Amino acid sequence: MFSKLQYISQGNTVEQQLYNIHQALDNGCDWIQMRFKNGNSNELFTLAEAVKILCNEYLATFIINDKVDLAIQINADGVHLGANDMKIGEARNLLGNHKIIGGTANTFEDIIHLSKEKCDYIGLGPYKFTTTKTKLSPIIGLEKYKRILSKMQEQNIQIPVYAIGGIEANDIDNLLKIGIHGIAVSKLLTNNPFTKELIIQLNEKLYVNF
Ligand SMILES: Cc1ncc(COP(=O)(O)OP(=O)(O)O)c(N)n1
Ligand SMILES: Cc1ncsc1CCOP(=O)(O)O
Ligand SMILES: [Mg+2]
Repeated sequence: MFSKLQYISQGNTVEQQLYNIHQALDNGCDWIQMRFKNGNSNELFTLAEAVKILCNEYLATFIINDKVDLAIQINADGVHLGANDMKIGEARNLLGNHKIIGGTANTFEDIIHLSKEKCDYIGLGPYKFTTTKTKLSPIIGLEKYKRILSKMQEQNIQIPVYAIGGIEANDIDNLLKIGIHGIAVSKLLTNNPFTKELIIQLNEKLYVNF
């Protein structure tokens, strides 16, 4: 079973990225998505090498946003791919069946497409407004999440869905009630003075029935 809490890294430099990722790992997060949008290829490689070592030390899952070639080079655990990234089928041919490939959905039609592409999990968002991602798709909100998850159940689509986009601790109970598997967060776990306590609180909420 995939971890229910995924930290999506942020930071404008390799040093900021590495600090934020290390903080998340050291305070109990066990799934890192390295997302470094303004890094050049050298910076991305340098960061990915260091994060791979850290994730090995912390026994954490390590996926890379967008960059399939880098994930192969570093032997990361997988990638996350959106509509403007490499097609999931092509990434699967390159990565093989034992690597994680996550896909992005904003509508139920996206979910149908991703289920045909056989991705391993779905990031459904944005749940709420967020400034972390600049080109945001339409905000989905709880009621539309409910409709989408209900349609997935009707059509027996069983891919784990992660809520993403402005997620906070007090969103978790409602999201779990409608069938969300977990959450993917960025701002919530970045530069937070109480990261350890917060991750404990998030995991207590996320794993409430385990
Ligand atoms: C878990 C998760 N869900 C969605 C996204 C968004 O991916 P994408 O649409 O490719 O946008 P960018 O993150 O590349 O700007 C994600 N990264 N992770
Ligand atoms: C990558 C991504 N895709 C949709 S929202 C988002 C950013 C989520 O970050 P935050 O948890 O800070 O809103
Ligand atoms: Mg992307």
